[in-house]
Amino acid sequence: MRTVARHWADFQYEIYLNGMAGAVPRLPTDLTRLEELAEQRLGPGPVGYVAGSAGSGSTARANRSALERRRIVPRVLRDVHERDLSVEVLGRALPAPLALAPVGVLSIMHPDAECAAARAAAGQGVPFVLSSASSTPMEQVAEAMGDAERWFQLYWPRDPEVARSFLNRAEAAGFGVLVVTLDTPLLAWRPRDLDQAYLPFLHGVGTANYFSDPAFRAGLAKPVHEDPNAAVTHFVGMFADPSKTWPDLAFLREHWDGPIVLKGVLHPDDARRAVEAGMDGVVVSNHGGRQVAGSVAAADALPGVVEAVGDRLTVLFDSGVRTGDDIFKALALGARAVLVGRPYVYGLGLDGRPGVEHVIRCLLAELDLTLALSGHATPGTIGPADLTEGPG
Ligand SMILES: Cc1cc2nc3c(=O)[nH]c(=O)nc-3n(C[C@H](O)[C@H](O)[C@H](O)COP(=O)(O)O)c2cc1C
Ligand SMILES: CCCCCCCCCCC(=O)C(=O)O
Repeated sequence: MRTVARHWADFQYEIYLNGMAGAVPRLPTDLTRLEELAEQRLGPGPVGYVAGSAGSGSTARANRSALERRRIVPRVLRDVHERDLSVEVLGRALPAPLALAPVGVLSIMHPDAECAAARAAAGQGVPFVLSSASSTPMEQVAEAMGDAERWFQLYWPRDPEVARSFLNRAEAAGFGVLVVTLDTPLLAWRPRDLDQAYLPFLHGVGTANYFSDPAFRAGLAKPVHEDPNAAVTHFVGMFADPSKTWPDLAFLREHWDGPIVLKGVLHPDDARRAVEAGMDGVVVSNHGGRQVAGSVAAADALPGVVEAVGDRLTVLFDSGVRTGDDIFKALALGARAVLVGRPYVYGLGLDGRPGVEHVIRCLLAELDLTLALSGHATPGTIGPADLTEGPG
Protein backbone atom coordinates (compact mmCIF):
# COMPACT_ATOMS: atom_id res chain seq x y z
CA MET A 1 0.00 0.00 0.00
CA ARG A 2 2.97 2.37 -0.23
CA THR A 3 2.88 5.38 -2.54
CA VAL A 4 5.74 6.22 -4.85
CA ALA A 5 8.18 8.32 -2.82
CA ARG A 6 8.09 11.99 -3.78
CA HIS A 7 11.19 14.12 -3.63
CA TRP A 8 9.89 16.96 -1.53
CA ALA A 9 13.28 18.58 -1.01
CA ASP A 10 13.51 19.17 -4.79
CA PHE A 11 11.40 22.24 -4.11
CA GLN A 12 14.48 23.77 -2.52
CA TYR A 13 16.50 23.31 -5.73
CA GLU A 14 13.59 24.54 -7.84
CA ILE A 15 13.57 27.78 -5.84
CA TYR A 16 17.32 28.29 -6.24
CA LEU A 17 17.15 27.48 -9.97
CA ASN A 18 14.29 29.94 -10.46
CA GLY A 19 16.48 32.46 -8.67
CA MET A 20 19.14 32.02 -11.36
CA ALA A 21 16.47 33.13 -13.84
CA GLY A 22 15.67 36.13 -11.65
CA ALA A 23 12.53 34.85 -9.93
CA VAL A 24 11.99 34.58 -6.19
CA PRO A 25 9.02 32.90 -4.48
CA ARG A 26 5.80 34.94 -4.43
CA LEU A 27 5.28 34.12 -0.76
CA PRO A 28 7.81 33.74 2.08
CA THR A 29 9.28 30.29 2.66
CA ASP A 30 9.26 30.93 6.42
CA LEU A 31 5.56 30.22 6.87
CA THR A 32 5.43 31.94 10.25
CA ARG A 33 5.55 35.20 8.25
CA LEU A 34 2.30 34.55 6.41
CA GLU A 35 0.06 35.79 9.22
CA GLU A 36 1.71 39.20 9.25
CA LEU A 37 1.42 39.46 5.45
CA ALA A 38 -2.22 38.43 5.60
CA GLU A 39 -2.85 41.08 8.27
CA GLN A 40 -1.35 43.69 5.90
CA ARG A 41 -3.06 42.60 2.71
CA LEU A 42 -6.45 41.11 3.62
CA GLY A 43 -9.52 42.70 5.19
CA PRO A 44 -9.66 43.05 9.00
CA GLY A 45 -12.86 41.02 9.37
CA PRO A 46 -11.69 37.91 7.49
CA VAL A 47 -8.10 37.95 8.72
CA GLY A 48 -9.30 38.62 12.26
CA TYR A 49 -11.59 35.63 12.00
CA VAL A 50 -8.75 33.35 10.85
CA ALA A 51 -5.96 34.66 13.07
CA GLY A 52 -8.15 35.14 16.11
CA SER A 53 -8.55 32.70 18.92
CA ALA A 54 -10.34 32.29 22.24
CA GLY A 55 -10.00 34.78 25.09
CA SER A 56 -6.71 36.61 25.27
CA GLY A 57 -5.06 34.15 22.89
CA SER A 58 -3.19 32.24 25.60
CA THR A 59 -4.04 28.80 24.19
CA ALA A 60 -2.83 29.70 20.71
CA ARG A 61 0.42 31.05 22.20
CA ALA A 62 0.79 27.94 24.37
CA ASN A 63 0.45 25.77 21.26
CA ARG A 64 3.42 27.50 19.72
CA SER A 65 5.58 27.48 22.83
CA ALA A 66 4.88 23.79 23.51
CA LEU A 67 6.31 23.01 20.08
CA GLU A 68 9.16 25.51 20.30
CA ARG A 69 10.16 24.39 23.80
CA ARG A 70 10.86 20.91 22.46
CA ARG A 71 14.16 20.75 20.63
CA ILE A 72 15.39 18.18 18.14
CA VAL A 73 18.61 16.34 18.96
CA PRO A 74 20.12 15.56 15.54
CA ARG A 75 22.07 12.36 14.89
CA VAL A 76 24.87 12.14 12.33
CA LEU A 77 26.54 9.58 10.07
CA ARG A 78 23.40 7.67 9.28
CA ASP A 79 22.65 6.98 5.66
CA VAL A 80 19.92 9.49 4.78
CA HIS A 81 20.65 9.64 1.06
CA GLU A 82 17.37 7.97 0.01
CA ARG A 83 14.32 9.19 1.91
CA ASP A 84 10.63 8.42 1.85
CA LEU A 85 8.07 10.47 3.77
CA SER A 86 5.14 8.22 2.95
CA VAL A 87 3.00 6.82 5.75
CA GLU A 88 -0.07 4.68 6.10
CA VAL A 89 -2.95 6.42 7.86
CA LEU A 90 -6.33 4.77 8.48
CA GLY A 91 -5.62 2.22 5.75
CA ARG A 92 -4.63 4.90 3.24
CA ALA A 93 -1.21 5.28 1.68
CA LEU A 94 -0.27 8.95 1.99
CA PRO A 95 2.81 10.51 0.37
CA ALA A 96 3.62 12.35 3.61
CA PRO A 97 2.29 12.63 7.18
CA LEU A 98 0.22 15.72 6.39
CA ALA A 99 -3.39 16.67 5.68
CA LEU A 100 -5.16 20.01 5.33
CA ALA A 101 -7.26 20.63 8.46
CA PRO A 102 -10.97 21.35 8.16
CA VAL A 103 -11.44 25.10 8.03
CA GLY A 104 -14.87 26.62 7.56
CA VAL A 105 -15.97 29.47 5.35
CA LEU A 106 -12.89 29.77 3.11
CA SER A 107 -14.71 32.16 0.75
CA ILE A 108 -13.91 34.98 3.17
CA MET A 109 -10.26 34.50 2.18
CA HIS A 110 -10.53 33.88 -1.56
CA PRO A 111 -13.36 33.63 -4.08
CA ASP A 112 -12.19 30.16 -5.18
CA ALA A 113 -12.47 29.09 -1.53
CA GLU A 114 -12.59 25.35 -0.79
CA CYS A 115 -12.23 24.27 -4.44
CA ALA A 116 -8.87 26.04 -4.71
CA ALA A 117 -7.57 24.54 -1.47
CA ALA A 118 -8.91 21.09 -2.36
CA ARG A 119 -7.29 21.20 -5.82
CA ALA A 120 -3.97 22.22 -4.28
CA ALA A 121 -4.15 19.33 -1.82
CA ALA A 122 -5.13 16.91 -4.57
CA GLY A 123 -2.21 18.07 -6.73
CA GLN A 124 0.23 17.29 -3.93
CA GLY A 125 -1.48 14.02 -2.93
CA VAL A 126 -2.31 15.38 0.51
CA PRO A 127 -5.79 14.64 1.97
CA PHE A 128 -8.18 17.57 2.13
CA VAL A 129 -10.56 17.61 5.10
CA LEU A 130 -13.69 19.53 4.11
CA SER A 131 -15.50 21.40 6.87
CA SER A 132 -19.25 21.05 7.42
CA ALA A 133 -19.18 24.84 7.52
CA SER A 134 -17.74 25.21 4.02
CA SER A 135 -18.75 27.96 1.62
CA THR A 136 -19.07 25.39 -1.18
CA PRO A 137 -21.35 22.34 -1.19
CA MET A 138 -19.47 19.11 -0.58
CA GLU A 139 -20.44 17.65 -3.99
CA GLN A 140 -18.83 20.58 -5.80
CA VAL A 141 -15.60 20.22 -3.81
CA ALA A 142 -15.58 16.48 -4.52
CA GLU A 143 -15.95 17.17 -8.24
CA ALA A 144 -12.99 19.57 -8.12
CA MET A 145 -10.83 16.83 -6.59
CA GLY A 146 -11.35 13.95 -9.03
CA ASP A 147 -10.49 10.76 -7.18
CA ALA A 148 -8.05 12.40 -4.75
CA GLU A 149 -8.14 11.60 -1.05
CA ARG A 150 -10.80 13.60 0.80
CA TRP A 151 -12.23 13.41 4.28
CA PHE A 152 -15.39 15.02 5.63
CA GLN A 153 -15.50 16.92 8.93
CA LEU A 154 -18.81 16.76 10.72
CA TYR A 155 -20.28 19.42 12.92
CA TRP A 156 -22.89 17.08 14.28
CA PRO A 157 -26.25 18.72 13.57
CA ARG A 158 -28.93 18.69 16.23
CA ASP A 159 -31.48 17.19 13.80
CA PRO A 160 -30.63 13.50 13.21
CA GLU A 161 -32.22 13.65 9.73
CA VAL A 162 -29.78 16.38 8.74
CA ALA A 163 -26.89 14.43 10.30
CA ARG A 164 -27.91 11.31 8.38
CA SER A 165 -28.27 13.30 5.18
CA PHE A 166 -24.78 14.84 5.59
CA LEU A 167 -23.27 11.38 6.10
CA ASN A 168 -25.07 9.94 3.08
CA ARG A 169 -24.05 12.86 0.87
CA ALA A 170 -20.43 12.74 2.03
CA GLU A 171 -20.20 9.01 1.41
CA ALA A 172 -21.81 9.35 -2.03
CA ALA A 173 -19.37 12.16 -2.89
CA GLY A 174 -16.36 9.96 -2.13
CA PHE A 175 -15.26 11.34 1.24
CA GLY A 176 -13.55 8.32 2.80
CA VAL A 177 -12.96 9.30 6.43
CA LEU A 178 -15.36 11.00 8.83
CA VAL A 179 -13.75 13.52 11.20
CA VAL A 180 -16.18 14.43 13.98
CA THR A 181 -15.30 17.67 15.76
CA LEU A 182 -16.24 17.51 19.43
CA ASP A 183 -14.65 20.68 20.79
CA THR A 184 -17.17 23.12 19.31
CA PRO A 185 -20.61 22.34 20.74
CA LEU A 186 -20.76 26.13 21.26
CA LEU A 187 -18.80 28.93 19.67
CA ALA A 188 -16.20 30.20 22.14
CA TRP A 189 -15.59 33.75 23.36
CA ARG A 190 -13.51 35.20 20.51
CA PRO A 191 -12.71 38.86 21.15
CA ARG A 192 -11.38 39.71 17.67
CA ASP A 193 -14.68 38.68 16.13
CA LEU A 194 -16.77 40.14 18.94
CA ASP A 195 -15.05 43.51 18.72
CA GLN A 196 -15.85 43.71 15.00
CA ALA A 197 -19.23 41.97 15.36
CA TYR A 198 -17.96 39.73 12.53
CA LEU A 199 -19.53 36.28 12.01
CA PRO A 200 -19.95 35.35 8.34
CA PHE A 201 -22.40 32.52 9.04
CA LEU A 202 -25.00 35.06 10.13
CA HIS A 203 -24.91 36.41 6.57
CA GLY A 204 -25.42 32.96 5.10
CA VAL A 205 -21.71 32.53 4.26
CA GLY A 206 -20.24 29.15 5.24
CA THR A 207 -23.65 27.50 5.22
CA ALA A 208 -23.54 25.89 1.76
CA ASN A 209 -23.82 22.30 2.97
CA TYR A 210 -26.88 23.20 5.03
CA PHE A 211 -28.67 25.38 2.51
CA SER A 212 -28.17 22.70 -0.18
CA ASP A 213 -29.37 19.88 2.06
CA PRO A 214 -32.82 18.37 1.46
CA ALA A 215 -33.33 17.41 5.13
CA PHE A 216 -32.29 20.90 6.28
CA ARG A 217 -34.55 22.55 3.74
CA ALA A 218 -37.46 20.36 4.80
CA GLY A 219 -37.36 22.20 8.14
CA LEU A 220 -37.87 25.62 6.49
CA ALA A 221 -41.27 27.22 5.93
CA LYS A 222 -40.02 28.99 2.77
CA PRO A 223 -37.17 28.29 0.30
CA VAL A 224 -33.79 29.74 1.36
CA HIS A 225 -33.84 32.47 -1.33
CA GLU A 226 -37.28 33.68 -0.23
CA ASP A 227 -36.40 33.98 3.44
CA PRO A 228 -32.61 33.82 3.95
CA ASN A 229 -32.83 35.15 7.51
CA ALA A 230 -35.08 32.28 8.54
CA ALA A 231 -32.60 29.86 6.93
CA VAL A 232 -29.74 31.42 8.93
CA THR A 233 -31.77 31.18 12.14
CA HIS A 234 -32.49 27.53 11.41
CA PHE A 235 -28.76 26.95 10.81
CA VAL A 236 -27.81 28.59 14.12
CA GLY A 237 -30.24 26.32 15.98
CA MET A 238 -29.11 23.26 14.04
CA PHE A 239 -25.34 23.64 13.81
CA ALA A 240 -24.38 21.80 17.02
CA ASP A 241 -25.84 20.06 20.03
CA PRO A 242 -24.15 20.60 23.41
CA SER A 243 -26.29 17.87 25.00
CA LYS A 244 -24.53 15.03 23.15
CA THR A 245 -22.71 12.36 25.19
CA TRP A 246 -20.53 9.32 24.47
CA PRO A 247 -23.38 6.83 23.79
CA ASP A 248 -24.55 9.09 20.94
CA LEU A 249 -21.50 8.01 18.93
CA ALA A 250 -23.33 4.74 18.17
CA PHE A 251 -25.49 6.76 15.74
CA LEU A 252 -22.43 7.74 13.70
CA ARG A 253 -21.00 4.22 13.75
CA GLU A 254 -24.34 2.94 12.49
CA HIS A 255 -24.54 5.44 9.61
CA TRP A 256 -20.90 5.64 8.48
CA ASP A 257 -19.07 2.61 7.09
CA GLY A 258 -15.55 4.03 6.85
CA PRO A 259 -13.10 5.15 9.53
CA ILE A 260 -14.32 7.66 12.12
CA VAL A 261 -11.88 10.04 13.82
CA LEU A 262 -12.78 12.23 16.81
CA LYS A 263 -11.25 15.70 16.61
CA GLY A 264 -10.58 17.77 19.71
CA VAL A 265 -9.49 15.04 22.13
CA LEU A 266 -6.95 16.17 24.73
CA HIS A 267 -7.48 13.93 27.76
CA PRO A 268 -6.19 10.32 27.82
CA ASP A 269 -9.48 9.13 29.37
CA ASP A 270 -11.46 10.64 26.48
CA ALA A 271 -9.12 8.84 24.08
CA ARG A 272 -9.82 5.57 25.93
CA ARG A 273 -13.55 6.24 25.60
CA ALA A 274 -13.05 6.71 21.87
CA VAL A 275 -11.60 3.18 21.74
CA GLU A 276 -14.57 1.79 23.69
CA ALA A 277 -16.96 3.57 21.33
CA GLY A 278 -15.40 1.77 18.35
CA MET A 279 -13.74 4.83 16.83
CA ASP A 280 -10.71 4.53 14.56
CA GLY A 281 -8.72 7.59 15.49
CA VAL A 282 -8.45 10.87 17.33
CA VAL A 283 -7.04 14.25 16.46
CA VAL A 284 -5.24 15.70 19.46
CA SER A 285 -6.26 19.31 18.94
CA ASN A 286 -7.50 22.38 20.78
CA HIS A 287 -8.91 23.84 17.57
CA GLY A 288 -5.88 26.07 17.14
CA GLY A 289 -6.60 27.73 20.48
CA ARG A 290 -9.98 28.96 19.25
CA GLN A 291 -12.20 27.19 21.76
CA VAL A 292 -10.99 26.86 25.38
CA ALA A 293 -8.97 29.86 26.49
CA GLY A 294 -6.39 28.66 28.99
CA SER A 295 -6.47 25.11 27.60
CA VAL A 296 -3.56 22.71 27.71
CA ALA A 297 -1.34 23.12 24.65
CA ALA A 298 -2.06 20.42 22.09
CA ALA A 299 1.59 19.27 21.93
CA ASP A 300 1.65 18.92 25.73
CA ALA A 301 -1.47 16.72 25.59
CA LEU A 302 -0.16 14.53 22.76
CA PRO A 303 2.20 12.17 24.67
CA GLY A 304 -0.51 11.27 27.24
CA VAL A 305 -3.00 10.38 24.53
CA VAL A 306 -0.41 8.36 22.61
CA GLU A 307 0.53 6.46 25.75
CA ALA A 308 -3.14 5.71 26.49
CA VAL A 309 -4.32 4.59 23.03
CA GLY A 310 -1.47 4.80 20.53
CA ASP A 311 -1.47 1.04 20.04
CA ARG A 312 -5.23 0.94 19.38
CA LEU A 313 -6.14 4.17 17.59
CA THR A 314 -4.59 6.31 14.89
CA VAL A 315 -3.44 9.44 16.69
CA LEU A 316 -3.33 12.59 14.57
CA PHE A 317 -2.31 16.05 15.72
CA ASP A 318 -2.98 19.71 15.00
CA SER A 319 -2.83 23.16 16.60
CA GLY A 320 0.24 25.30 16.14
CA VAL A 321 1.97 23.52 13.25
CA ARG A 322 3.80 26.16 11.21
CA THR A 323 7.04 24.52 10.01
CA GLY A 324 8.55 21.24 8.92
CA ASP A 325 10.31 20.89 12.25
CA ASP A 326 6.95 21.25 14.03
CA ILE A 327 5.75 18.23 12.05
CA PHE A 328 8.92 16.34 12.99
CA LYS A 329 8.29 17.11 16.67
CA ALA A 330 4.65 15.99 16.53
CA LEU A 331 5.75 12.72 14.94
CA ALA A 332 8.42 12.31 17.63
CA LEU A 333 5.73 12.79 20.27
CA GLY A 334 3.79 9.92 18.72
CA ALA A 335 1.44 11.41 16.14
CA ARG A 336 0.96 9.38 12.99
CA ALA A 337 0.38 12.51 10.90
CA VAL A 338 -0.50 16.16 11.38
CA LEU A 339 -3.14 18.53 10.08
CA VAL A 340 -2.13 22.06 9.17
CA GLY A 341 -4.65 24.85 9.62
CA ARG A 342 -4.04 28.61 9.45
CA PRO A 343 -0.88 28.58 7.26
CA TYR A 344 -2.71 27.11 4.27
CA VAL A 345 -5.61 29.49 4.83
CA TYR A 346 -3.21 32.46 4.66
CA GLY A 347 -1.65 30.91 1.55
CA LEU A 348 -5.13 30.75 0.02
CA GLY A 349 -5.95 34.33 0.97
CA LEU A 350 -2.66 35.66 -0.38
CA ASP A 351 -2.37 33.69 -3.62
CA GLY A 352 -5.29 31.29 -4.15
CA ARG A 353 -4.52 27.73 -5.15
CA PRO A 354 -0.79 28.40 -5.79
CA GLY A 355 -0.59 29.89 -2.30
CA VAL A 356 -1.91 26.68 -0.77
CA GLU A 357 0.47 24.62 -2.92
CA HIS A 358 3.33 26.81 -1.74
CA VAL A 359 2.45 26.11 1.90
CA ILE A 360 2.24 22.34 1.38
CA ARG A 361 5.50 22.22 -0.58
CA CYS A 362 7.38 24.38 1.93
CA LEU A 363 6.18 22.30 4.87
CA LEU A 364 7.11 19.01 3.27
CA ALA A 365 10.44 20.18 1.83
CA GLU A 366 11.38 21.47 5.26
CA LEU A 367 10.19 18.27 6.92
CA ASP A 368 12.21 16.18 4.49
CA LEU A 369 15.35 18.21 5.17
CA THR A 370 14.77 18.21 8.94
CA LEU A 371 14.35 14.45 8.83
CA ALA A 372 17.57 13.97 6.88
CA LEU A 373 19.60 16.45 8.89
CA SER A 374 18.42 14.80 12.10
CA GLY A 375 19.52 11.36 10.91
CA HIS A 376 16.29 9.81 9.62
CA ALA A 377 15.26 8.47 6.24
CA THR A 378 11.60 7.78 7.06
CA PRO A 379 9.03 9.06 9.57
CA GLY A 380 8.85 5.55 11.03
CA THR A 381 12.18 5.83 12.85
CA ILE A 382 11.41 9.15 14.58
CA GLY A 383 10.61 8.84 18.29
CA PRO A 384 10.72 10.54 21.71
CA ALA A 385 14.50 10.05 21.88
CA ASP A 386 14.87 12.62 19.09
CA LEU A 387 13.61 15.41 21.33
CA THR A 388 14.80 17.19 24.40
CA GLU A 389 12.95 19.80 26.42
CA GLY A 390 13.96 23.05 28.01
CA PRO A 391 16.62 25.62 27.32
CA GLY A 392 18.99 22.98 25.82
C1 LIG B 1 -10.63 30.09 10.40
C2 LIG B 1 -10.70 28.72 11.00
C3 LIG B 1 -11.85 27.97 10.80
C4 LIG B 1 -11.92 26.67 11.30
N1 LIG B 1 -13.00 25.90 11.02
C5 LIG B 1 -13.05 24.64 11.46
C6 LIG B 1 -14.14 23.81 11.10
O1 LIG B 1 -15.03 24.20 10.38
N2 LIG B 1 -14.13 22.55 11.61
C7 LIG B 1 -13.15 22.08 12.42
O2 LIG B 1 -13.19 20.93 12.87
N3 LIG B 1 -12.10 22.84 12.75
C8 LIG B 1 -12.03 24.10 12.27
N4 LIG B 1 -10.94 24.86 12.57
C9 LIG B 1 -9.84 24.29 13.36
C10 LIG B 1 -8.83 23.59 12.45
O3 LIG B 1 -9.35 22.41 11.92
C11 LIG B 1 -7.57 23.20 13.24
O4 LIG B 1 -7.91 22.45 14.36
C12 LIG B 1 -6.76 24.42 13.66
O5 LIG B 1 -6.74 25.40 12.65
C13 LIG B 1 -5.33 24.00 13.99
O6 LIG B 1 -4.61 25.04 14.52
P1 LIG B 1 -3.62 25.97 13.65
O7 LIG B 1 -4.47 26.80 12.76
O8 LIG B 1 -2.96 26.78 14.70
O9 LIG B 1 -2.69 25.07 12.91
C14 LIG B 1 -10.85 26.15 12.07
C15 LIG B 1 -9.70 26.92 12.26
C16 LIG B 1 -9.61 28.19 11.72
C17 LIG B 1 -8.34 28.98 11.91
C1 LIG C 1 -23.94 31.70 16.82
C2 LIG C 1 -23.29 30.44 16.30
C3 LIG C 1 -23.31 30.31 14.84
C4 LIG C 1 -22.61 29.20 14.17
C5 LIG C 1 -21.20 29.00 14.43
C6 LIG C 1 -20.40 28.37 13.34
C7 LIG C 1 -19.25 27.63 13.86
C8 LIG C 1 -17.87 27.87 13.40
C9 LIG C 1 -17.33 26.98 12.39
C10 LIG C 1 -15.94 27.28 12.04
C11 LIG C 1 -14.97 26.97 13.12
O1 LIG C 1 -14.84 25.86 13.55
C12 LIG C 1 -14.09 28.01 13.64
O2 LIG C 1 -13.19 27.68 14.43
O3 LIG C 1 -14.25 29.17 13.30
